[in-house]
Amino acid sequence: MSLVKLYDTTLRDGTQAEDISFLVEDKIRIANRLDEIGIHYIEGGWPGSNPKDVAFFKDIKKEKLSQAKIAAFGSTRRAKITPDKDHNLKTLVQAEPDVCTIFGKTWDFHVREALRISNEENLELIFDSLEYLKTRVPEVFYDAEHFFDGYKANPDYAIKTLKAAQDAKADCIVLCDTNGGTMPFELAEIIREVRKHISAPLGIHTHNDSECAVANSLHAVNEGIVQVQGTINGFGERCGNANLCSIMPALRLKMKAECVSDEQLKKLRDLSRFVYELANLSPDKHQPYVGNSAFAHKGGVHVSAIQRHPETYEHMRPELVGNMTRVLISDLSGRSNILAKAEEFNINMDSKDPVTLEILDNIKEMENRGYQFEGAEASFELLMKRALGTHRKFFSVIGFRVIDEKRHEDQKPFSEATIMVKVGGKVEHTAAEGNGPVNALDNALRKALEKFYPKLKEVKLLDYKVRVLPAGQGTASSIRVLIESGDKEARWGTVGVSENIIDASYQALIDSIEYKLHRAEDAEGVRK
Ligand SMILES: CC(=O)SCCNC(=O)CCNC(=O)[C@H](O)C(C)(C)COP(=O)(O)OP(=O)(O)OC[C@H]1O[C@@H](n2cnc3c(N)ncnc32)[C@H](O)[C@@H]1OP(=O)(O)O
Ligand SMILES: CC(=O)C(=O)O
Repeated sequence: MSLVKLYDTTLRDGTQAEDISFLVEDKIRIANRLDEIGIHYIEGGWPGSNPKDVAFFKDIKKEKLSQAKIAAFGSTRRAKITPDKDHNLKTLVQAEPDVCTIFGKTWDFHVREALRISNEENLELIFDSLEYLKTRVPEVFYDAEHFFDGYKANPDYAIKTLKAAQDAKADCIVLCDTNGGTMPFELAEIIREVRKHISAPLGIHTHNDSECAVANSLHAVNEGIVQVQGTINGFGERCGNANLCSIMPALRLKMKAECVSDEQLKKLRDLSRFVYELANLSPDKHQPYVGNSAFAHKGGVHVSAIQRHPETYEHMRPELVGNMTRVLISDLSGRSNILAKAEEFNINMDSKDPVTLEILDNIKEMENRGYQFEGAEASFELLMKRALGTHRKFFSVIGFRVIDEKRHEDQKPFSEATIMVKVGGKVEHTAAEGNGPVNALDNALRKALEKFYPKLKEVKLLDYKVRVLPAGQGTASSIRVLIESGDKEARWGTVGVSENIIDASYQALIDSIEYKLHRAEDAEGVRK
């Protein structure tokens, strides 16, 4: 299959998503990463919309992009004025982009209701806006807004709007499924009809309101479209745009289209996470191709088979997009899950070893009580070490007390914890305040232990999640606490379950500290 050009609109349509906003500096950093991964066109924003987008087009000129072209977005001119008087068109030219992309109306209903002009006037708007830009910018693309809905309502008029763009010599005419309601089988048929009238290169821009944006984009490529527009992680207005993180591997690996290189594709997961990070959003773990769960195997039958051959339960090698196979531990596990995990932790185990079955039984029994090891791999590693007798006891807790009091109606509650630990032969008794009882306990525990193990100063509590189980027992329910901790080198998860939230938190905190101490000692051992 021949070259398909990728057009990214994360910095424009992506920012039309609820909760997403980028600083100019963020946009510049993302643009650099899009260039690195081989995106051909980067739509930086709408300069006629706001000063931030004007600043982007100024600042991006200072960057040394390796190949990507920068596109500025806008609309056809306003009715009743000429293009040279139109503020939007003038700012597009002043931004000095490599490409201008303007959207215009295809659907006669929109011409009537949104623009409130005649069908004929709209054709003039399209033609003379593009003609004006053609002589002032290196490349000009035309986004035919609501193309598929417009075609279904009035095919003759929809084709006339495309002809106006073609007559003005638009370099690419992009068919947009703006409301995201088009089905893949309709889309392919409509593109075939368009081809009978339009010879200009065609592009596709789809939205995900019917969960068909990626499928529609791939169908469009199958119909000979040469430019695919989308966003990283599918960010975009309403339900989002076509997700380039799914489109890129599908084009390259499944449709064998020329778009980015194999080396560039390996950066896809990193790019996805980078964009989530700058958007200040948690990555979607179930996202195809790049999500944490995309190649995570939970069922024992699956794990057993992928160890014999990964393709039994993986549609492609995860490394091709920079992802990896993961094995999850849960009450759906079999011996294969335990053995795969042991291998990951460099622990020698045999499937016939009674310890394997003991660990399996233990996990199933603990999960029955509410433990969950999928997000608590550090607790699971410690559990294995305990069963194998390789667990090392760095300290013991003799006892702790947590006080949480509110001394006056108007005052904030006050939390304090005291703890007594024993390290070797020495007993340490400390107290600490905290922002809530769990934080106070965490502070007291670290304060007591850091004296003996200074490396614990590196540990940060990154996330703390509480889940009430099972539902229906109100404040007497069991509580599961999941903690995520980290240091300069790694992040790890631990779990605790109890009817008492402090006790559940305490268990997860102890596991986190023990895990860090095991890692630190193992690293020392390697260095010796
Ligand atoms: C399908 C898409 O995603 S298109 C992109 C949508 N993105 C955005 O809207 C984000 C950026 N937008 C903005 O910053 C502002 O909307 C602006 C600066 C562009 C315009 O602001 P305003 O002048 O206040 O207009 P407003 O936001 O109310 O938009 C409606 C106007 O746009 C006009 N308009 C809409 N589509 C088009 C078009 N294709 N060509 C010409 N004018 C258009 C309407 O006729 C209306 O003009 P009127 O008020 O003179 O009748
Ligand atoms: C142009 C555009 O963003 C759309 O039609 O959805």
